[in-house]
Parts: sequence; structure tokens; C-alpha cells
Amino acid sequence: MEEKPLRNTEHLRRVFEVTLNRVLLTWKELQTKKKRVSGKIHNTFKAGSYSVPVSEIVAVRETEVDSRTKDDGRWQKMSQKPSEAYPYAFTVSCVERASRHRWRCSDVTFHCTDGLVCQQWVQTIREQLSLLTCRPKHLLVYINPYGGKQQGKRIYEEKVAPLFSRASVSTDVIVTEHANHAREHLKTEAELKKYDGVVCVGGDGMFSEVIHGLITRTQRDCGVDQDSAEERLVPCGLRIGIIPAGSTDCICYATVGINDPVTSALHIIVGDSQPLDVCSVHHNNTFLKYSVSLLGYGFYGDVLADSERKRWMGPARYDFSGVKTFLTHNYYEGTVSFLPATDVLGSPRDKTVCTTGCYVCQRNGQLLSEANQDYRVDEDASDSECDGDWRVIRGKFLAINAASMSCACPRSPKGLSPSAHLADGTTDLILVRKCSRINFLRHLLRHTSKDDQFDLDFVEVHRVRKFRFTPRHCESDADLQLDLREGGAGKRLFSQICRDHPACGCTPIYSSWNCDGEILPHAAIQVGVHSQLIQLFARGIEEKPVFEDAGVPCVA
Ligand SMILES: CCCCCCCCCCCCC/C=C/[C@@H](O)[C@H](COP(=O)(O)O)NC(=O)CCCCC
Ligand SMILES: Nc1ncnc2c1ncn2[C@@H]1O[C@H](COP(=O)(O)OP(=O)(O)O)[C@@H](O)[C@H]1O
Ligand SMILES: [Ca+2]
Repeated sequence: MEEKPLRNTEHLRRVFEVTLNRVLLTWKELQTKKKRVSGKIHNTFKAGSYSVPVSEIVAVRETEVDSRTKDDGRWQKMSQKPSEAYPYAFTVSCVERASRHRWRCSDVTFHCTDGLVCQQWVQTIREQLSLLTCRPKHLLVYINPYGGKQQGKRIYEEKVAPLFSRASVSTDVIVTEHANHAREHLKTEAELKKYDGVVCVGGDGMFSEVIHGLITRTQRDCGVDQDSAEERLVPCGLRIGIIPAGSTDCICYATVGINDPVTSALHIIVGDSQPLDVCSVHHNNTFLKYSVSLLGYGFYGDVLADSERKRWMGPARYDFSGVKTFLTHNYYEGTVSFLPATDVLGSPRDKTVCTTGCYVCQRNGQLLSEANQDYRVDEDASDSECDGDWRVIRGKFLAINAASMSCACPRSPKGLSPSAHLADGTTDLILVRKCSRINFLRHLLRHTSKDDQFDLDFVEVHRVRKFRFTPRHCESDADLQLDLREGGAGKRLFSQICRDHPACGCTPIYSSWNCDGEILPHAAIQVGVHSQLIQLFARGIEEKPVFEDAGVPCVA
């Protein structure tokens, strides 16, 4: 569609030619300005051409024309009122990129002389928007009113709901009444066919509830037994959106680039899709949990366990428990076995970062489905240093972390594994061996600086498809006999008792797993990555936000 001339209110004294095709809405300035250079008058073009991708238009509406106009923050009368010269107007709301991956909804108003033309513009833009089938129309929203600083409800009502309604996205909203409310509702009751997606308002724990409900429901509907670690899981049909209102918001931060509710709402509205790997966690052929970000034993498990008792502190509980756990300096013995991902592009220390449209994720996803590989956990893998493709490492560990994504968050903007990929079918297994407090502090501090946290001789990192961990005390009878002879059993039993009595100061022999911020009390687990099992309303982190802080959405 082509029309001219139209005016937009950002530049009220300027006339633009506005064009619309399937991809772009563009407005080009028609007016020239006279400039005097060494006594001669020259015509010069000022500013020029502006455009916004149709895919980033949130909504369009006819606008009531006011006889006043705003200039530099003050209302002024113009010599000729726009309402007289251009009595009709429509407003396009679109995505505007601000700093640090933040998106905002910005309005551009176009004035014209003819009412019919104005209506035609609105109708045509609406038609274009209706062709964008990736956009959700009806969403199921769960709000955790107790997540983070307990602002979930307010954040949704004040920042998100108005945007959804402007974009004509309808919603069914459930404010959860107890933990696991969302999970159970999704598993059993929710009429999923009605919706184009599920949105959670909360932190990583709330997201975890939603994926558990959705994945479990999908597997049950498809007759897949979740208890079998070898089963190929069926991908979920519904996309998931996260409105960050939690304490760490790592999943949101690592998939969008920022934990900002308006940005996430806009990614949902424009219908972005980002596939995500999911780890399944089993113990002896019993399904325990799914994880998409961090599975952490030792340090992060202990931080979480301690912090859960201090929920009343809000997000600051992690800082308190972080310092306390650091000072406690517990290490844990056991065996880590893993299946390295040898046939993939990328490695944990290659300094690449997973970004929008990531080639590594696309290629590895493709390779996996072509090869239709089935990496089965070899239950007979012995304690040898290398067993088939599996590698086995025994030792004393301060932390065992599996990062299936970077785990970037406000505390560590580059994350636990800065080069981990969202959808490459692997997880980065980070082993931090027992070391001095000062060395461990060096390692931790490097999460917050440019220095490489893996470049330390007590830290190693492997990109893997599967792994398992067996704590030392349940390794084998032979170990138990040896331990008994060494007088270890008493200490061990004592430690087991003292786990529940931290005041006595004994060193516990077990940690627990931090599974996306939820405590997993089992120490012995086996983990497998399911490539691209779920889809988020996100697009990964945009490499170079185009024209940051521009006054208009996109300057051509
Ligand atoms: C002395 C300086 C220490 C600096 C250490 C910085 C390292 C931070 C890495 C944090 C990785 C966080 C991974 C994400 C975990 C979340 O899933 C989990 C739950 O989030 P939520 O549901 O939103 O509450 N958060 C945590 O486990 C907190 C870990 C904090 C560790 C200090
Ligand atoms: N209404 C509720 N009351 C209490 N706990 C809830 C409720 N809804 C969800 N939860 C639980 O709250 C926990 C933390 O939620 P989350 O949204 O991740 O906040 P945070 O980031 O502060 O941990 C999750 O384990 C979730 O299951
Ligand atoms: Ca991954």
C-alpha cells in the first residue's frame, strides 16, 4: 500500500511518504530544508527514512486528533492546527529497542487528510498482522504471587496485561494458591487445546512448574514412560512465556538478555520462538525432575538448601546463603561419569555466545535428528578411566554443575558457562575440585569479570550428552568395606545424622542438587539431554541491538 503525504506526530511539521509491504512499514521524508552555505542557498535532506518490520508491530488503531500538539514536553498551539490540516490519524504501536536488550512499546502517529484513507491504512495493517500466524491469540497465564519480591501480580496487572490487551491477546489468568498448583493444573485439568501458549509470571521455580506440567502431560498423552531414562521424549506443542518476577530469573535473562517484564511481554506478543534443551534427571529408573538451566551439586545445591529456609529475605537470601556456603567450604566425594558430545559444533571454552538464530544450535539440532542418535546410558560402565565413549572421573568436588544454557543472570551477566547453547542438545558439565578457599573465591569472582572461570587447574568443563553422579558412600560394597577398615563409617554415619543438625559443625557427606532453583534431595542421579524439547516465546539474545536508544523504532 502506498499513500502520500502523511504526517507523523514525532515530526509534526514534516511530511512523509508512507509505504507498506508484507515486511516493512516505511515512512520517508518528502520535505527539504534550505541551508545557506557561503552565501548560497542549498537544498538539504534532513533525517530521511524510517521503517519498522511488520513482524514488530504490536497493534494499530485509529487515533482521535487533538487540536493541540506536544512539542518538547510542552503542549503548544500550532499556527495551523493539525486537526484542521490533517483531521484523521492512526497510531502504530511497535517494538522499540532500548539499551541492554530491553524492548519498549513505542507509538508512531500518522495524520492524513482523508478519513477513508485513514481507515484503509488501519485495516490493511491489521490484515498484515493477521497473516502472522506465529502470534498467540489466547494464552493461559499462571502468576506466582509469592515469587521474588512478591510483585508478580502487580507486575502482570500494570505492565503486561495492558500490552496483551492492546495487542488483542486474550488470557485466562490463574493466580496460584500454593506450590505445585500450576504444575498439577497443567498436568490434569487445563484445557490445553484452547490455548496458543502458557505464560508464567515468577522465577525459575515457577517456570520449572510449568515445564513439568506440560512435559508430563505431553508424555502421558503420547504413551511415553517418563520413568525410563532411555525414552525419547515427545516435544511439547505449546510455547511457554516467562514474565520475570522471581529472584534470579536466569532462564529469562539467558534467553532474552534481560529480566524485564515489558520486554518479555513483547517477545510473547510478536510470537517469537526459541527452542530449548531439557535435561531429564533419573534415579534408578525413576523419573525425578527436568532441568533447563542449572543442575548444581555441592556449592549451588547447598546455597539453595540454606536459602530456602530464608525465603522471608526475598532475593537477598541467595547472597546471604552464598557467603555462608562459601565460608563453610564443604566438598563432596563421588564419581562423575559422562558421555562427551564429540560430534557437535562448539566447545565450552570456544568463547562463542549463543545468539538469535544460533548456527551451532541449528546445525547440532539438524545433525541429531539426521543421525537419530540414541545415546543409551550404559548401566554397566565401570570405574575405569574410560569406558567405551563414557569418561569417568572420581574425586572430591566443591561443585558439580551442569549448565544447559549460559545461566547468565544479574549476578553474573556472562553466566556459569558463557558459551553454553540453548538448543544444541548438550549440557556443559563443570567440575570444581577441592581447593583452597581463596582459589574457590578466585573461581567464583571470575563469573563476574571478563576472566575465564575455567582457566584454573582445579576446574574442568566438558560438553556432554549424558552424565551421572554417584556419591562415594553408595558407590559399592567394596568401597564400604575399605571405608570401614579406614574407620570412615563412624564419621560417615555421624555426618548423615548431622546433616539435619548443622549446629554441631560436622561436615556432611551429601549435598543436594539445585535443579533450576528447586531442591532435589537425591544425590545419585543420571541425566540425559533432550534436544529442543520445548519452545519459548523468545528469540535468544540479539547480537547487536539495532540502533539502540533510537527515537524511532528503526532508522533505515
Ligand atoms: C563472591 C562472589 C560470588 C559471585 C558468584 C556469582 C555466580 C553466580 C552464578 C549464578 C548462577 C545462577 C543459576 C541459576 C539458578 C536459578 O535457577 C536459581 C533459582 O532461581 P529463582 O527461582 O529465580 O530464585 N537460583 C539460584 O540457585 C541462586 C544461586 C545464587 C548463587 C550465589
Ligand atoms: N501460591 C504459591 N504459594 C507458595 N509457593 C508457590 C506458589 N506458587 C508457586 N509457588 C512456588 O514458589 C517457588 C518459588 O517460585 P519462583 O517463582 O521461582 O520465585 P523465586 O524466584 O523467588 O524462587 C516455586 O517452588 C513454586 O513452586
Ligand atoms: Ca544446551
